[in-house]
Amino acid sequence: MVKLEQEVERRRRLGLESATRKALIASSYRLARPEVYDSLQDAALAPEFLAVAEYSASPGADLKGLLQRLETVSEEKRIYRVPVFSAPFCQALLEELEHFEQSDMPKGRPNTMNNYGVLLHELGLDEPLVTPLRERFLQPLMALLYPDCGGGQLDSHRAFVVKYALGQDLELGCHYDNAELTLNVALGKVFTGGTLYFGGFFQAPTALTEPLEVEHVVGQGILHRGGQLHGARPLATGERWNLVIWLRASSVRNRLCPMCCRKPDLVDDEGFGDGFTREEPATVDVCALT
Ligand SMILES: O=C(O)CCC(=O)C(=O)O
Ligand SMILES: [Fe+2]
Repeated sequence: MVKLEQEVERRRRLGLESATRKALIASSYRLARPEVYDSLQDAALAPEFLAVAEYSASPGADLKGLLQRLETVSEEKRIYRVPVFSAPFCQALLEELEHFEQSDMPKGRPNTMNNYGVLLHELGLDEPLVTPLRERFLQPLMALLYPDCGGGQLDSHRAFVVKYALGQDLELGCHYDNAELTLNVALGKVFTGGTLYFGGFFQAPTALTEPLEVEHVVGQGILHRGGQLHGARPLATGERWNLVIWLRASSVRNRLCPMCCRKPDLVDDEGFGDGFTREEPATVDVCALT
């Protein structure tokens, strides 16, 4: 019980520290590419992504029609690929992130596994970029692809950029995400290695079978269920920056926490917290283990 209280306290502190960094960045960070902070424009997105989102939101759209417009990486693992950002936007975002990384601003770590990278909400990029991307584009798409995992009930996210470079983080161990669904977009730069690998669904008996290797393509995103076991092979050369958006549906996670597989006992937190809510949105079934 003492341990649990300590962990609750640690998390509460993390939330406050993050809010403090965000406030400091908002008041004193000088932007390199201010256009990245403009509210999300269609021109920032790849035409294929716009087409897929438009189709998904149209009346009568169905999974079959959607799959004709997306690349299926693995039908069995339900992993898909789609170009997400236009090349100029990708470049501008990368420049902004690199400029921030080189600044003396305080930086939170993206998650418990990566030591290098940036939390997008601390940079003030949730409101103009990530929230509209989730609400306007990812939600209709995910509703068709993963209706059983809360794809149609996404209501928060945790977005961060992971950076791999020689002398810094090189690889990422096998894990599942604290998310119902994940979008992972390769932003650049030039690199070899770093391939993603995907095993089975966590806790499923087949979880440790031969993994599927998935190459990064700059500008393109990989869509997968958060519970699909995955990791990243070691970087061989260059620098790799990927935008990872952990998409959350409180209607799913309020019933069963994806990390501990128990009904969550909630405490207050800052911002989106860990994506749980106290008020129940419309209900859906939890993601079935496959
Ligand atoms: O290195 C990558 O691109 C994968 C990152 C990832 O899986 C994560 O941060 O959850
Ligand atoms: Fe992950």
